[in-house]
Amino acid sequence: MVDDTLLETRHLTKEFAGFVAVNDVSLRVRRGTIHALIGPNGAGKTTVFNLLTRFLPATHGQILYRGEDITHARPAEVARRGLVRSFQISAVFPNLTVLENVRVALQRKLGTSFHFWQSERSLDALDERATELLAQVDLASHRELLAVELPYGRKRALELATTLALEPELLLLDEPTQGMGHEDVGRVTALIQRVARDRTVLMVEHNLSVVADLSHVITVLARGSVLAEGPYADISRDRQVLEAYIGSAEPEAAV
Ligand SMILES: Nc1ncnc2c1ncn2[C@@H]1O[C@H](COP(=O)(O)OP(=O)(O)OP(=O)(O)O)[C@@H](O)[C@H]1O
Repeated sequence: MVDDTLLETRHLTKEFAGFVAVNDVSLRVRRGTIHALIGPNGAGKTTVFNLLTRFLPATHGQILYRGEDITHARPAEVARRGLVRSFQISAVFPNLTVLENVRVALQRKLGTSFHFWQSERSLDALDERATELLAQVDLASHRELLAVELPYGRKRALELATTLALEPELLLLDEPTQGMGHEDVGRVTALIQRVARDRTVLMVEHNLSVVADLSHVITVLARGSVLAEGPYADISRDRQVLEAYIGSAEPEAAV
């Protein structure tokens, strides 16, 4: 049987001075899926992301990416292997244009040792790829605007384009619709669906209707531990999940 697990954690645990923020979390993210990590405030979602990107060292447990142990890898090494968190490396420069921002991200991916952009032809290739990426996130018509001039939702789309420039195989999205109005939420949801066609996505998201629309699998964390896992239809009826969210079992009110 083909093993389609792209990312796996085994008994992943993180303690902060004796406080267990992530407790024995074993996850499997399958290739080609959109996998959501949800849970009430303080459940440990951000800490799990920080462990996966190696921003924080794990106290116990293991992280395997494509079957290889990355528990002790450096953050840059993890990103280089294709596990990239949006907004991690990809800062948006406010006074560069939209196009320039994507070009900078592409140049960074190529590295400074490789004198790629010194030739005209290479620069053209870079522009071509930047144009493709902008089209993917619906920013083609905004390419000459300064990043600072973009409305909030569009700025997040630009951040996504600069992340895609790094060619992630597994894209970690940290609350992609946070702080957005209804219209932007719809646009970003569609965008995630599009970029996930040829990638795997693991996302932390508070907006449960976005989670319902996008996710193949949902893992619910509560107080650092996995409480439930499955498709939305199952999760939204799970009594323990409902209780963790609102302390009662009223499905409509919670999920
Ligand atoms: N550096 C740290 N030192 C001590 N405690 C921490 C640290 N980082 C996180 N915690 C604690 O770990 C727990 C989990 O936090 P985390 O931010 O991972 O939760 P979360 O699920 O992402 O929450 P939210 O949805 O509010 O962002 C919280 O109780 C938090 O206070």
